[in-house]
Amino acid sequence: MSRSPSLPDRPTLDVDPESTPEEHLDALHDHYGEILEVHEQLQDQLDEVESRREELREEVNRLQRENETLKTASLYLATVEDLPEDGNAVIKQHGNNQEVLTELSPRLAEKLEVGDRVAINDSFSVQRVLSDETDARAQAMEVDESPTVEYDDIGGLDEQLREVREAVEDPLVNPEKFDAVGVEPPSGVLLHGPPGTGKTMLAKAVANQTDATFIKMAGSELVRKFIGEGSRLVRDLFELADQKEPAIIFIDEIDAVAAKRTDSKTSGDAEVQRTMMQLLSEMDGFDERGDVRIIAATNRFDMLDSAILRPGRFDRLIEVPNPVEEARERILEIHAAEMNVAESVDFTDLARDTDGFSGAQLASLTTEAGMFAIRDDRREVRREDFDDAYEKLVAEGDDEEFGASYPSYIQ
Ligand SMILES: Nc1ncnc2c1ncn2[C@@H]1O[C@H](COP(=O)(O)OP(=O)(O)OP(=O)(O)O)[C@@H](O)[C@H]1O
Repeated sequence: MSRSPSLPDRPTLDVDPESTPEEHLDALHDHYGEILEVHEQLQDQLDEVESRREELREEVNRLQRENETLKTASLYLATVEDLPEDGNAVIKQHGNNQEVLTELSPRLAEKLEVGDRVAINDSFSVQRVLSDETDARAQAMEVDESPTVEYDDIGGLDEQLREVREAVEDPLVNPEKFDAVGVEPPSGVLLHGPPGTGKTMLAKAVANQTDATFIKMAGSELVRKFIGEGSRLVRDLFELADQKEPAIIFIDEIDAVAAKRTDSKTSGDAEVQRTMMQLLSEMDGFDERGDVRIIAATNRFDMLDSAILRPGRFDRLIEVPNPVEEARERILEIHAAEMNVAESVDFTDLARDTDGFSGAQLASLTTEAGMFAIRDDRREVRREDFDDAYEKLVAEGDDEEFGASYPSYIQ
């Protein structure tokens, strides 16, 4: 830092009262010269101060920009593992599990506790403490204390329902049956089949029937939204189920975390691997769990790592296919049950004409038909509404929502 320059001495005018007018003029002349000199010195100092001010202004701008960048820069997530001594913390970075001893600012040192989730920068310095982990939990998991889906709401999956009840409901409701015979109930049930065929419904209905809490976690979200937190969230998922027992854990799109291993060593893959290892280890410790059952679902059975299918893990595989004609009729009836459908609408006919539709697509067809009747200011839904709905859905068939396009029955 440069100090402010000292001011030059102020020139004084010394005139001898006895001096002649010429001498007086000379003195005034000299004085004027001295004043000019001081003026120049002051001007130089002023220039110097101006340029210093300019430098400082630039410095302030630079710091402001840096501050902005710091505020908006991406930070990594970590957990406080230990607080060994005043002002220091051992933190473990999520994703690569690297442990680092880092110095804390006095403000953070006061409030940080072991187990806190924190955001750290490139130099591992803790930038802020994140709100309670339950936030991530709440976002990553859907908890439904009392789901309302009933077995009767599910159309055409009688055999699948029987198997799910045997593998999930019986061990929860009649554990003594298994004890008496001396067999372990199946550990995990894996439902596999195309999208929208009722896999989630099956899991919710069995939770409803057994008065269990339904806890859903989507594998795709674990890898997309909660990067670096996957394995921790899987641990949390099982912990939460323990607290809420009886509980049914439903892992949707399990293929996202349990796909066949690839040779690639990218960190994303490593992270997914860790999440899967955590899931496997939770399942292996499953025997000691009380009333917690686990159901997973996938549309990509072919992609699953065989490790996940070993005995003691997902060892009950249940295929949930697209509904056959009879099932389609039942599903249409279920979804139209509350609707005012004209007598002329023949669901057997409609079921025949909707070959290849999933349960979810049939549900949309019914709702859309109802919308067409409303638009036409009618109180009853007619066959033509179903046809219009069909055409609309086929037109939207390329939409992501439905994935595959609708099969065509209107020529
Ligand atoms: N068998 C069915 N009986 C009645 N309704 C069904 C059936 N299958 C699907 N549906 C309807 O489709 C909706 C979506 O079904 P669900 O979420 O259970 O499918 P999913 O197989 O889990 O799909 P995804 O694989 O896309 O998660 C349900 O809420 C229901 O309205």
